Amino acid sequence: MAEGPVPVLLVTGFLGAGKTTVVNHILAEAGGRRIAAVVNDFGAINIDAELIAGASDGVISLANGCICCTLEGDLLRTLANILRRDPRPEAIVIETSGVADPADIVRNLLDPVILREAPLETVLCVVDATAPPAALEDPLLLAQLRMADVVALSKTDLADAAGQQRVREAVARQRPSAIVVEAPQGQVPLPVVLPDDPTRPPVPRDPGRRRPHADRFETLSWTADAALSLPRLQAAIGRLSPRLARAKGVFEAAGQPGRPFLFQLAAGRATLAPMKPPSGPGPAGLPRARIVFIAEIGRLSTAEIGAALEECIVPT
Ligand SMILES: Nc1nc2c(ncn2[C@@H]2O[C@H](COP(=O)(O)OP(=O)(O)OP(=O)(O)O)[C@@H](O)[C@H]2O)c(=O)[nH]1
Repeated sequence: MAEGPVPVLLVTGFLGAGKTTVVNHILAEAGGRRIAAVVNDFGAINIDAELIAGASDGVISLANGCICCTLEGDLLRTLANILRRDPRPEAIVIETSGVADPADIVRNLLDPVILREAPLETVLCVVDATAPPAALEDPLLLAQLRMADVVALSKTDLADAAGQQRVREAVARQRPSAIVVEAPQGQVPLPVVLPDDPTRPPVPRDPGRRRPHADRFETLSWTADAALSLPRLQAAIGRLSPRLARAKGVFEAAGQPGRPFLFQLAAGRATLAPMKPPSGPGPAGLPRARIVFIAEIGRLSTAEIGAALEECIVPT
């Protein structure tokens, strides 16, 4: 069978911007195209891989590190393995962690062998349309925007017109060449991010000089093989949230066995919802509660998180 190049879509964006939601939309709308997804969660537990459903060609999870620095070798090995699959996928989507500087990943993807076999087609940056002015100046977001070919404005359903305009102006200042699309609930137009012609020569790119990856965030994971009290968990998260950059987790609520809840904290907004049942077999052997917290280094300790969450356990 013909072994043509497999275009790569790199999805970047700040912590909680809506990257997983966009990737889920792309996979759901793939219309029979074989799309392999590589998902990188900074935390030790890869919640994103659990949330990505409907991938026609499997989801590969790279957790406990960031593919722009500690896991860069793992990314290249993963891509090589994907390219050896028979049949080959028709596209590869890589979701970076929210702490990643995509310049480093782009630099790795420009390796001549990878570029020939899996050319980087599009860098998509997901930007929260409700981001306040200070968040639009964040150096990490600016680094992510600097690499973007396409910017997807997420959460436009929550943003007022003035706020959305402010975000558009910030994007235009940092990356005037980027195509900007609205993507409420992840609905990015597929032809913009995954064009139909994989034989197109890749866009020439300059990731710039290598910048040291400043360690700014740390991740703390908490698990328990027990059900949690919903009101106590909400109270605990309320107390921790001013010091959190992001949190997400899956847990079983007391009195509601076999019906996992998904908890999300992004941009200071917390949501709690019953999880969609997995389309295939669910994750086996995982603790019933698994929550990942991301905070700026030194703002929260494992002991503080442990103490807050142990209180939420409902003894059986
Ligand atoms: N209302 C609304 N919520 C959204 C939208 N896009 C994402 N969300 C919510 O925002 C939260 C974060 O979304 P994710 O897709 O997990 O964000 P992410 O960028 O993958 O997060 P990290 O990988 O942890 O950095 C979740 O609660 C989503 O349901 C949107 O367009 N509208």
